[in-house]
Formats: sequence, C-alpha cells, structure tokens
Amino acid sequence: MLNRIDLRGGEPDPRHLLPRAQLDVSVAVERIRPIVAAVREHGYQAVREASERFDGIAPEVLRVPVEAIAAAEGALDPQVRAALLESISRARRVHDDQRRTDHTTHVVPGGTVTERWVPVDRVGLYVPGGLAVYPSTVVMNVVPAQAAGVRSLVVASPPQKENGGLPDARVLAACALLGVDEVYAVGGAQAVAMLAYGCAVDAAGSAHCVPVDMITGPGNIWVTAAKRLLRGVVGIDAEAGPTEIAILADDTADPAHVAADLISQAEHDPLAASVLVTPSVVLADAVDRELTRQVPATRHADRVGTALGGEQSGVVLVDDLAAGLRVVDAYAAEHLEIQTVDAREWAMRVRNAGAIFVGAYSPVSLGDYCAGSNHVLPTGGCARHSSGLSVQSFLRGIHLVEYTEAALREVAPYVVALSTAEDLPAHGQAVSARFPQDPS
Ligand SMILES: NC(=O)c1ccc[n+]([C@@H]2O[C@H](COP(=O)([O-])OP(=O)(O)OC[C@H]3O[C@@H](n4cnc5c(N)ncnc54)[C@H](O)[C@@H]3O)[C@@H](O)[C@H]2O)c1
Ligand SMILES: N[C@H](CO)Cc1c[nH]c[nH+]1
Ligand SMILES: [Zn+2]
Repeated sequence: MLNRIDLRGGEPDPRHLLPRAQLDVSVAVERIRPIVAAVREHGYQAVREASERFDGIAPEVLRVPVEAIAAAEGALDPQVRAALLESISRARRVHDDQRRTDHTTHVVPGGTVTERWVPVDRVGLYVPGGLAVYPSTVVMNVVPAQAAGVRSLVVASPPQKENGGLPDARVLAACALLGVDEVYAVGGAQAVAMLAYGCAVDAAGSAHCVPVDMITGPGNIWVTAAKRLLRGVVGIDAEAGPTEIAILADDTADPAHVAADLISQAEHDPLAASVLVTPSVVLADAVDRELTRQVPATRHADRVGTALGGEQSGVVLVDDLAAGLRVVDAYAAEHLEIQTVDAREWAMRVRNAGAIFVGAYSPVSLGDYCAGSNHVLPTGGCARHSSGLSVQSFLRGIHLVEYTEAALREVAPYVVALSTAEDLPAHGQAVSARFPQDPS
C-alpha cells in the first residue's frame, strides 16, 4: 500500500529519497499572493470575496459577537467540555513551567547586560477549520500565549456554513473556556492577511480588526504560504503546515498500532505525510497488511488513502536502527514516534524533529490532545531549525546595557580600535567624546 524506498546496502543521501508533497509552500505562495494583496488594498470587501470563494459563505459581520461565544460554551457537550478542560490543565502545567525570568550578567565591574523577556503585545492565533475543525488548536495557541503574558489575543477561524457563517461552535466554546473574546470568522490566506494588515469597519460597522504583531498557529498549505509571505510584516511561529508523522520502528513494534498511527495523521489532509522507517521487512509487510485492513474502515478513508498513496508517504527500509536514525534526522519530521527496544535511548539521539513520541504508549494522538505538550509543530523540514509553539515563541529578549563611566572608560580603546577597523570612526568618536581629557 505504501511506497517502498529501499536504502539497504548503501548510504545514499536520504534527503533525495523522501520527497515532501508535490504542492509545496513556495508554489502556494504565488497562488495566494493576489488574495493577500487584495486584503491589503480593499480590506473587508476582499476578505468577504475570498471567504465566499473558498469557504462558500461570507458572514457580513466578521467579528463573532461575544454573545455567540458565550452561547457556544453554554451548549457545549459535557464530555467535550471535560476533555477540553483536561487538555487546558495539562497544557498549562507544561507551559507555565516554560516561563523565563530576566537575567543580569555582570560582564565587568560596573558593566552589566540584563536580558528582559517581554511578551509580544498583540497576537493573532489561527485555528484551522477546513477539512476538520480544531478546538484543540485553540488550547495549543492560547495557553502558551497567556503563559507568556501576551496582552491582546485574537483568534481567527474559518466561517462554517453549518454554523451560520460563524466558526465551529466547539472552537468558539474553547475560546470561551480560555477567556478569549475577540474572534473573527475568517480562514485561509485572507485571515492571515486580515490579521497582518488589519481590516477597517465592515458594512455593519463592527469588524474593525486592529493589526497584530505576530501570527501563530497551524493551517493547510494556503495558510502556511500566507504566513511565509507576510513574515516581516508580522512575526510568525514556525511553518506549521500539513501534518507529518515519521515512525522509527523495529520488529518489537505492533504493526496494528503503527498502521493506526500512520492513519491518524493521514486523516488531516490529502497532503499529509506518513512515513515508516524500519530495518524490519517483516514489520513493513505486516504494516502494509494492517493498512489494507484498517484504511477502508476509517471514517476519512478517501483522504487517508490519498495521503498514504502520495509520494510524500512511504516505508523506508534501512540496514539497522542507526541508519534509520540518520534517515529520520535528515527528514526532520513534525512528529517522530520511536517504537523500538530502548526507545528512550534512541529518542535522546535524535537531532531533528518537531516532537518525539517515545515507546508503545505515547502515540501522536495523545500529544495532539492531552499530553500537555504543544501540537503546533514545524513541518516541511522546518524542524531542522525551528521549534514547536511554546511560551518562548511569544517572548522577545531585550538587552538592557548599563555601564558606569569607569567601565566605559576602561573599554573605550577597544571600541575605538574596532570602529577604526570598520572605517566607521564616528562610532569610536561617540565614546571618546565622553572622555576628552584621555589620551586617544
Ligand atoms: N503542523 C501543525 O502543527 C498542525 C496542527 C494542526 C493541523 N495542521 C494542519 O492544518 C491543516 C488544516 O487544514 P484545513 O484545510 O482543515 O483548515 P485550514 O483552516 O487550514 O484551511 C481552510 C482554509 O483554506 C482556504 N482554502 C481552501 N482551498 C483554497 C484554495 N484552493 N486556495 C486558497 N485558499 C484555499 C479557505 O479559505 C479555508 O478557509 C491540515 O493540513 C493539517 O494537517 C497542522
Ligand atoms: N496532529 C496535528 C498536528 O499536526 C494536531 C491535531 C489537532 N487535532 C488533531 N490533531
Ligand atoms: Zn492530529
């Protein structure tokens, strides 16, 4: 069922053997560029046109009334409420622990550098709502932003025809549980553009969205492309696009569980990637049989079949786990499961992954909802350089430089020497001007 890539008996560069999905973010950027330009120029009208085109509904009032948010919470299924509260409480425990304190380094007597951690002022949190709806992503965005101390939080999520053009009711309820009351019924690239550029008053006079400083959150290829395009206008977190799972497994892994985990992430998106890396042909064959059995029975069989059959998914056969480790490191998956003997030891050797799920009882779905970890994670190989969403994502470190007169005098010759070396003598002059009596 899965494409098979055989790397045994050699050491070819695995980066060329595990392609990502054919529609990549750089191609998508060109397609959404006109949407972003239109929102910048025409604001509300362009947002509505794009919503009509891509979501099939364009609410007249983009900002969700606070009464609708409260009503959604009131109508929330008790089981979903309990699950969301548990998810919030576990995520809070982890993210509260990530808070940073200011730190002062005494560089020399009289000379200090203090690092102040200052939260971003206003943040736009994207919550997907196309093929699936994501109340859990409200939790994963809002909890770290609140723990960081962000003052102004706004959520954007696509309008749903089934909810009269409002975002999904469970998404709204999750916002209510977390105390977020600024929510817009906008999705896709138009939402990212609206958050970045702001949006003037709408026909009803109430959709005034003030621009944000930063946009975080996951989304499909179009959302990810818009974040890449608008990076610089606003800050963004890592590119958290179509979901990926890689599983490094040996023949101790249960093939039914491996298959279930591959399917679980493939159900997000036809562009999702599910990759098994193993030295065991026996396991690979057994997983294939399990997929043949399980896929037709799964609710989103079509989407899952497309994702698993795409060139971005497959089984990679390797000589041994050490070779498998090199493959998963080169791939840098959003999620990496390790289902091997000594799983923790292998996990500790991994260099590149958004999050690592260790052993038979830590599947990705646990992390998606209730582990306490964050599920907004880098995709497309961005795990080589970026982290998942955390408190740190919402903080800026600002250096406070404080030198006394004596400390500046002591270092002045070095500043002058370096400014001369760079042919920027005014820099040195700005220091020596403070000590006119000193020999230069
Ligand atoms: N990496 C992560 O951390 C993470 C977490 C959760 C979900 N995800 C991913 O988020 C994505 C959610 O996707 P989704 O589609 O369900 O919701 P979404 O909200 O990301 O996308 C829906 C929006 O896409 C826009 N759109 C649809 N077709 C378009 C087109 N042809 N051109 C331009 N815009 C278009 C629409 O405006 C719509 O509102 C999935 O790919 C999932 O794998 C990633
Ligand atoms: N697996 C997704 C991250 O790629 C997160 C998620 C939310 N809901 C279900 N799954
Ligand atoms: Zn998931």
